[in-house]
Amino acid sequence: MRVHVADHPLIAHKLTYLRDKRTDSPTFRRLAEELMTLLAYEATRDVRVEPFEIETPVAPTTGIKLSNPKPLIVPILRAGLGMLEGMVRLLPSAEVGFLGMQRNEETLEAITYANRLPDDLSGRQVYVLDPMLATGGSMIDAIRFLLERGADDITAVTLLAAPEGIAAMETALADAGVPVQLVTGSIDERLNEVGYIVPGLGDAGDRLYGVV
Ligand SMILES: O=P(O)(O)OC[C@H]1O[C@H](OP(=O)(O)OP(=O)(O)O)[C@H](O)[C@@H]1O
Ligand SMILES: O=c1cc[nH]c(=O)[nH]1
Ligand SMILES: [Mg+2]
Repeated sequence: MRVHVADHPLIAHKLTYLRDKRTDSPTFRRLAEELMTLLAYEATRDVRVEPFEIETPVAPTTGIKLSNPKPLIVPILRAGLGMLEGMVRLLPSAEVGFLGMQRNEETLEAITYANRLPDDLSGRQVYVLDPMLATGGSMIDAIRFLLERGADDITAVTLLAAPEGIAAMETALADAGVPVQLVTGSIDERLNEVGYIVPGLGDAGDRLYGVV
């Protein structure tokens, strides 16, 4: 699995304010969206394109355009929703599917409570958005779900990742048979005893949308 850490100073700056416990929800939402736009630039480096003939006012030339089928963006609810606008801004012609997942805070196992995705993803490039890769359970289940439907190139985009989650993804998806990438804003130190990323930013969903 290719792991890319987008270590740009603007990303580090925005992540610092995102992590700060004094940052309120409206600011957190704005920063998550801005961070996604910056990460999207890295995440889409291998987006599929094809030649496209045009004429400028001066001369004919061959450019490129996004290939069909267009990529599919899949935010993992709830927290992944906070990254969606930032991604769609860069890829306005992409389709969007949804996966609702919740981690049981005792067992740390993820359950899937909702999905709205095309049945057939063959030939599709898919971008899965979730700010937090902690144990990796949620992201691994999401990617397996997409693989079962035929997705043939998957990029997970996270704001933070724990080394434990990356290792779990590498093991669980070693036999995926298709390219799987991870693009993240930071690899943090570790998970704590209750499965939270350290230093992390707390519960991303709660910080975006409140404790429900
Ligand atoms: O790597 P894992 O150990 O699976 O943990 C990460 C998951 O936990 C959080 O979601 P949560 O279950 O809190 O749901 P929420 O987005 O609705 O808050 C986060 O957004 C990830 O989906
Ligand atoms: O640190 C963590 C771990 C899982 N989910 C979160 O929102 N934060
Ligand atoms: Mg949460």
